[in-house]
Amino acid sequence: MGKKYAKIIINSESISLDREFTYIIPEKFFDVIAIGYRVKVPFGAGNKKVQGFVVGFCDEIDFNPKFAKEISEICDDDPLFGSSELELINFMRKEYLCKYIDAIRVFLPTGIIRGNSLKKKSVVKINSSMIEYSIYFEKYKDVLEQIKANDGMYTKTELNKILGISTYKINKLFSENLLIADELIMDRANQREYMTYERKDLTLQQRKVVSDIIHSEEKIFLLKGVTGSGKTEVYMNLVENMLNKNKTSLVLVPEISLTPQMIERFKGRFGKDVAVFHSKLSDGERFDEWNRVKNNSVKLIVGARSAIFLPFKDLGLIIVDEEHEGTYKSEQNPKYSIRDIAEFKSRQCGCKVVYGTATPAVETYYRALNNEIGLVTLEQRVDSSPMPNISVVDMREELKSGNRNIFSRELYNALKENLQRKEQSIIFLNRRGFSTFVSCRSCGYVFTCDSCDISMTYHKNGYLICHYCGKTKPQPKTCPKCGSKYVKYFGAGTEQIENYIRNTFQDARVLRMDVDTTRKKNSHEEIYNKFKNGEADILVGTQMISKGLDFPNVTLVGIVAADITLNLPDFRASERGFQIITQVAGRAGRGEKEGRVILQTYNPEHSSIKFASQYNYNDFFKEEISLRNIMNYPPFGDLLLINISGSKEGLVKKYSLEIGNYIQKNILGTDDIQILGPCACTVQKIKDQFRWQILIKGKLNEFIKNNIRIWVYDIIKDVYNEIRVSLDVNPNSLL
Ligand SMILES: Nc1ncnc2c1ncn2[C@@H]1O[C@H](COP(=O)(O)OP(=O)(O)OP(=O)(O)O)[C@@H](O)[C@H]1O
Ligand SMILES: [Zn+2]
Repeated sequence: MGKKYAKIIINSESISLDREFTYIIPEKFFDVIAIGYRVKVPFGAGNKKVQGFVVGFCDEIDFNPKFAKEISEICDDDPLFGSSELELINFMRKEYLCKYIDAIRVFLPTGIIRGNSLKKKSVVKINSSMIEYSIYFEKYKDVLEQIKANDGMYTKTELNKILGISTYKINKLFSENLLIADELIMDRANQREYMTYERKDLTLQQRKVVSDIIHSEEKIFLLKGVTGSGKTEVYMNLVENMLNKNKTSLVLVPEISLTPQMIERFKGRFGKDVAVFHSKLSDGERFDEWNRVKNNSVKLIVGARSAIFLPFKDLGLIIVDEEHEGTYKSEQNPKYSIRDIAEFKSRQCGCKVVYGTATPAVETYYRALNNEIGLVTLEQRVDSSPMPNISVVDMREELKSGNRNIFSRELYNALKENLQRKEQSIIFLNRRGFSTFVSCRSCGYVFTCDSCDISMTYHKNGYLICHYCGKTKPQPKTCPKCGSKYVKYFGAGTEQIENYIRNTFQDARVLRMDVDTTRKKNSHEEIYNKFKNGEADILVGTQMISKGLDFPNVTLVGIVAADITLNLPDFRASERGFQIITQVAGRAGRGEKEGRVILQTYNPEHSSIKFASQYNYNDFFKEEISLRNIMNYPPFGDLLLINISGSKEGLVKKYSLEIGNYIQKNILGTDDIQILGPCACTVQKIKDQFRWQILIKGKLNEFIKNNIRIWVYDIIKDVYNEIRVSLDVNPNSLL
């Protein structure tokens, strides 16, 4: 006799349904049912059929069996996840305080709930067993040979259209049993061809790194390699090693559309057998890639964050490229961090994990120094070519000597020289649009978004745009507060830089890459290809151009205002600043010719700028880690950010205070935990939602975290429609 009852998680957003429900397994499902099946069950008083997922079994129930209901239907041929995924689901629930269903959903190919399925076509095949016996063989020989040459490739219609065979003949041959139909599964995902990416002979350093990773007992590694040190080639060798052992590799990149080079290289080396997985795929394409992985028909997957939840078979290696990037932390439930998940998988299946970067996250490097994870390094660029020299320009001095331009004289001259030498330049500014804010010079009024607590940015098309919600307002002629005509635009954005360059260097061919120029599906790649093919001299852009680009002819990088990231009220601001400067600077001098970097700042003494301009990660790290220690920030203390939001400001405040007080009272006695707030967030309003926060800092074990979650949801249970609460463990940003 099979199991009696199944434990089901209902596919619903509601927090009150976030628990297991027990259902009777009808006899007809005894042999089939397993963990991870999607089922339909009658639910509630009306017995409405709802979807759910099987997460366990039991032989007894703790309520009157009279009230037990039966599972009505099993939805798919196969389960959507297995018991090892279930372990990870439970890990995420505890670690990130998310709902059961949130953790389940990451494993489902989007679209399956909406009824997506494999795309198949019915193709025509020769029935070879019949041919010799048929009297029609001679008569239709020509046609049969034509079809045989394309056996199983075309549908009836295609045979007619492409090969010009009449429908009458095809049907005749079917009726004589000389032709038969077969189903062909189509792969909707990218079918494009890529240029071959040649193998390189590894340098000594690279060879050592590869061999250390393969032969060590250690499972988790930090590969710290300066920009241009050839980390990609190391990844490829590790992947090859796995392919030889018939094991699967996953290569994660921060954001797939921003890293065309990575896909180009992997496709160019390993061909069609690379699956690419990211959020821009259509539901159908995703479903196909999900299936290719599930059927073990691809052994190499390049993807963004969410690819880690694909149904791998025999996973041997996970590479996390640019591991320091913020995109590796999910901002939606479950708010997971890729490192936790990768390492969980490594414990589960023994796969190796490699974190590659020139600028490790402070937490990761700390773990490497404490021997919690292995450390391998590439200290030099390929061919030992020098790192580009970084010259720091103090913009205050520039202003004093009468230069009011966006570019310092040094950057201006360097750009001019580079244009004359026909070498390429990259100009980086971490801010899009034309001006960052618009304000009245008479009364100081700043134009802000009505829905968000944020100043609006002027764009050259004559509109002010809110970069949070996208709302626009026509360019103001007068100040709405005092009526003055003196409305002024402050702070440059990428659009203004582009404009400035076009006016100053009239022959220069300029491209701009930022959110505004890359809205269309392939626009990233188009800009990237144009610059790569030398169709432009200067590429202006935001952080989109800061990572992964490898163009040998780029010899100058200009960083227009290094301070933007540094001044954010966030404990990671210095780290981010250091990383971004190092990454952008690393785009210069990657070919034969030496590169140089000009970094403009109003704050040259800032440690991020000082150390980044000397390529001194170690001293930067020392300073940062001691600050983190004093302040009890990660990796020393954990953070739990509780964000409370809603459209009624008073209500948001009231419940924030209530939650804050309750936690304060109940956590008393655990003195290594600190509660900051409640207070309004730095950005107080987004899309008409008022925002408050409470930050809890310290040693947060599973027990405390879970208690906090229970308290919070209990306090807001009566206002659940009006107040939204988000819990984020070790959040990326505190804004
Ligand atoms: N062994 C090698 N021999 C010759 N060229 C190599 C070798 N390894 C890598 N290269 C080349 O060196 C360049 C830099 O390599 P790659 O782009 O992998 O650097 P990276 O370490 O990923 O840098 P970044 O962190 O800046 O992205 C590439 O053009 C690559 O083709
Ligand atoms: Zn807005």
